[in-house]
Amino acid sequence: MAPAYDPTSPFKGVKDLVDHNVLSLPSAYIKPFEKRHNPQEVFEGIDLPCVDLQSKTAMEDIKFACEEWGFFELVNHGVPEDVIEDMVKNTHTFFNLSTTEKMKYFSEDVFNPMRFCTSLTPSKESYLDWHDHLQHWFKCDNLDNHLYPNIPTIFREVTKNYVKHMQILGKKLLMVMSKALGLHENKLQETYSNEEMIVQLNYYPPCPDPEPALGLNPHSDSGGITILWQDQVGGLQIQKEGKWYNVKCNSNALIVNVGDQVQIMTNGIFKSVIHRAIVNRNLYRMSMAFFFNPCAQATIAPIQELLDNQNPAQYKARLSKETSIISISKGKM
Ligand SMILES: O=C(O)CCC(=O)C(=O)O
Ligand SMILES: [Fe+2]
Repeated sequence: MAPAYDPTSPFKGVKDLVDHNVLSLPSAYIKPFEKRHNPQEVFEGIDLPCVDLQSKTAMEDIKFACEEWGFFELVNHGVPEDVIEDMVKNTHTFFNLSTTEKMKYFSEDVFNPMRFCTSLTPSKESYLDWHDHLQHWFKCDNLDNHLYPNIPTIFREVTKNYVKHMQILGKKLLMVMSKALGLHENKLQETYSNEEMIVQLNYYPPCPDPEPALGLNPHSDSGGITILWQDQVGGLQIQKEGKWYNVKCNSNALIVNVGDQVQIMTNGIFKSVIHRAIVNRNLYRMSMAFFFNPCAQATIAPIQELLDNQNPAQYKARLSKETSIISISKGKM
């Protein structure tokens, strides 16, 4: 007889719990009161600033959004619909593989080039997040030599194609952001000194008791910029002036947000904002985050041209690899 299913074993992921019809929330996912989200304190559907990348006002719109919100919706972004659709389809196929197949890629090392995991590093966390993810970490141009799951077989080609388009978009956004700051269009990208790209595919299965759980703890993204695709289920919330807001879903848009390192480079002009993901009782939710980050050896410091007597440096210089797992939200800058 197969051993009884142990719902407290966190390593196989949330999808595995759901597949085993776990009907109540295992204690590892019950957040302490102070960490829970309180639906009464969340403001309904906020309209993020929307930037049309093809419009004449794109630069001013991005400047406003990055200064005031740290987040914006991006339409006319140039990433073809079928490239995104293929990525979404194959990501679903991956998360619906058997647990045994997915566990071949299990790793708790966040720097692993490819890893399947649940929460972040489950063996080290007191309270787990209700999500599984597949993460690819690409150093500059290693798309071909990178590891990809064997199933679905086209995952490699689909992911490479997705990353190539997102990389073009990431570079374009850095150019517009540089110009918006009054800098040379290559300034932010030069400061990156070659990019690293992380594709984090997040899968949030339905949760038997969503209120004491969270899909993703409050955090700011530690890197440069993030470009997020999300499905239409909803669950992303951002904090603005101390209040939490649900982010509305727009099927035509990608969501872009400023990470901690661009906040540092811009000496705090562009804001890296705290956000989180909640889960729901009935629906599977998926999001795909593309982190466009400076390379590990890059020195992250406020850009000199942005400093003067009235605007002294707010942050000290540090290596990218030293900051990549410490976020501003944790107050360690
Ligand atoms: O799933 C989401 O909406 C948010 C994802 C996110 O914030 C992240 O992966 O850093
Ligand atoms: Fe995030």
